[in-house]
Amino acid sequence: MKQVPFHPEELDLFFKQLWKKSLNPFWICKPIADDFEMILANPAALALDPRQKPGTKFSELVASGKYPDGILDGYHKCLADKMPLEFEQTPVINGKEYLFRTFLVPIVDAEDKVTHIWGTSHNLTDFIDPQRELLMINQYLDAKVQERTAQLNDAMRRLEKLTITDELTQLANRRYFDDALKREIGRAKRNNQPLALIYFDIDYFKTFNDTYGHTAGDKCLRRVAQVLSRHAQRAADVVARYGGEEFVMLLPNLTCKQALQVAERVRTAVTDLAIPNADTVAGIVTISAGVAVIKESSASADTLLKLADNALYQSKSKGRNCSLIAD
Ligand SMILES: Nc1nc2c(ncn2[C@@H]2O[C@H](COP(=O)(O)OP(=O)(O)OP(=O)(O)O)[C@@H](O)[C@H]2O)c(=O)[nH]1
Repeated sequence: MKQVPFHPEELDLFFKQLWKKSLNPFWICKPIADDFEMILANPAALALDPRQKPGTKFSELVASGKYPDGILDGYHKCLADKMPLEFEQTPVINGKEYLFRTFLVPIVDAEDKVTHIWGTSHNLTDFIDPQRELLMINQYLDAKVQERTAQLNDAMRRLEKLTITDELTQLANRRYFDDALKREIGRAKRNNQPLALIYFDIDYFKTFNDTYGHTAGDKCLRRVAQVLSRHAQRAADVVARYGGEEFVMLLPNLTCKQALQVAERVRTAVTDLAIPNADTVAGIVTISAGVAVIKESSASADTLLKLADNALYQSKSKGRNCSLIAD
């Protein structure tokens, strides 16, 4: 279908009305040196920002701090490429941040020179508010999930600790020790290194309980446990409450002689506590120890425990308050 040409007067009428009545801002500017100068802005543009009046330099608009620095880049690109261009900009007008999708069209003269740039914008601000709200809700939910995950991890860590900790002494419990023993035996064999185990047992603890009561007995167990903890300082050392008044210490890569020295240091430190145990030979709380060290590659956890237990039995038989190595 052939297009009916407009009369120039009609065209003038159309454009004048479009210019005047459009709700979209329109403006025409021209390049001046490194800047752009506003030639004309329609009522919608002026209603949005009255500073866009004719004669205003774009650098002045940017200098007001209300327009993003990059806004001029779009105009320079349009000028250089002589091609229509669209980009988004977020000016702050009267304290409110807007989002505009801006379209620029270069007006080129007969000598292929850009004389003017025609611009228009679509105001997309109404779309970003719900988006922002959604983003804030998302951020809030993310933070909540992170907080709950941290709480859950914390609870799991506490639960995990509870399952491997002796409640009275806060040392590792037998369950943890049994696992550690298996693990360390495997490591000692693989690395061809010694692994020492010391079995400790408080002497005449029944007498202590009978004399001072169960609560004092608990307190005594806690104090002895602290002494043991202090003497198992390397990261791989494990000290555990093995049962009632029995404790074990696992010392990777320690020779028999070195382990005996540790046992003796613990024994002496317990006597240094000088906790009275009146109805006994020593008159104070003492401890006996049995030391065993893994030697052959065939040695198992049971063998090591049995050896240390035998050595402890010998310490008890020899009168207690001493440390002996398993034969
Ligand atoms: N207070 C208290 N006593 C405990 C606990 N667990 C075990 N005992 C007591 O530890 C005592 C162990 O007594 P025995 O096995 O006869 O050993 P002992 O009196 O230390 O004698 P020897 O080991 O031969 O020197 C018992 O009286 C138990 O009741 C505890 O958690 N708290």
